[in-house]
Amino acid sequence: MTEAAISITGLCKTYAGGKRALDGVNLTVPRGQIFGLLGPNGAGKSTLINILAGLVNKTEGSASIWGFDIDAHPRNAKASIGIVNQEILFDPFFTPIETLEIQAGLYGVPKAQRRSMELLRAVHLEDKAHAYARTLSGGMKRRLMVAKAMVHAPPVLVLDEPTAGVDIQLRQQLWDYVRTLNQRGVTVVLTTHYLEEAEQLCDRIAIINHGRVVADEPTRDLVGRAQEKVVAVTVDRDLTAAPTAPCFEKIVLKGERVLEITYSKDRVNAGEVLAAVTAGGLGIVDVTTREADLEDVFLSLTRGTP
Ligand SMILES: Nc1ncnc2c1ncn2[C@@H]1O[C@H](COP(=O)(O)OP(=O)(O)OP(=O)(O)O)[C@@H](O)[C@H]1O
Repeated sequence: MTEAAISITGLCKTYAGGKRALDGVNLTVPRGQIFGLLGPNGAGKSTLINILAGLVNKTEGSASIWGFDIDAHPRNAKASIGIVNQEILFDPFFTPIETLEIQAGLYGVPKAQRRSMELLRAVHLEDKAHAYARTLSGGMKRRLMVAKAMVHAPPVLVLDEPTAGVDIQLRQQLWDYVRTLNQRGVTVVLTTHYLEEAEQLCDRIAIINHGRVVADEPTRDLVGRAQEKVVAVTVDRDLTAAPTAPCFEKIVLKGERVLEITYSKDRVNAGEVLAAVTAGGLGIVDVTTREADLEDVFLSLTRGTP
């Protein structure tokens, strides 16, 4: 079996003060993919990333990056990952080229192997190489952060909300670069609030909520769930169990008389679903239907209390 880019087992984090930010996370990021980590505010995404970055200590569990356990081989693990944090962090008095050279020095990249100018070119900052970082626009700073995370040529790049506050055009440029890196073999993990963005970019998406992974599947499967439609059927008598039929993807008895049936609209239509209900001898009193979309899938997975 090919080793994973990132492998996380039973990861827990309880902050001083008692907040349990991660509650038994198991996650495998396959090599070579663009992997989306989605979740509402406060779900635990940054905590997870900061543990991988060595910035936050985990409470329980284990994690390895490119096969290196973060406890047993912290240096190798750290060398295998580049992280772009939510906050923009660099000295405003250095120029972009200096920023990259300093970062390369911190990672012990020999001068002959440094590719600072190439990295600046890749993020469209070549002409700003010698400008003070404080004179860069927000989008330029964000791109400089990406270049900075890549100075040691890590096989894994993690982007934590990289496009927050970045306009659409720059966002597109950033994603083009991310795709290029991915095509060159870099495994990319990104967190984003933009579902559409994740849908377009990611091979696989995991959704995290209240510190737990609530979905982890190929993007097309997750989007496939958006092909599902939900019909709520009120029947004419009390039920103790939900009936079954091959055309139901899922059926839930809500109260004593309401059946919430999920079906795939490319396989069957509402008429067939209702016919399956009446075929069991039930009379139908009321019907409501609605479409599901990716937003729905996301909300249904992240709704509710921990
Ligand atoms: N240093 C800390 N001390 C105490 N609690 C913290 C700390 N950092 C984060 N938390 C809490 O842990 C939970 C998870 O936070 P985290 O920042 O990991 O979520 P997130 O999914 O990244 O959210 P966002 O999308 O808003 O960045 C939140 O309830 C947060 O308030």
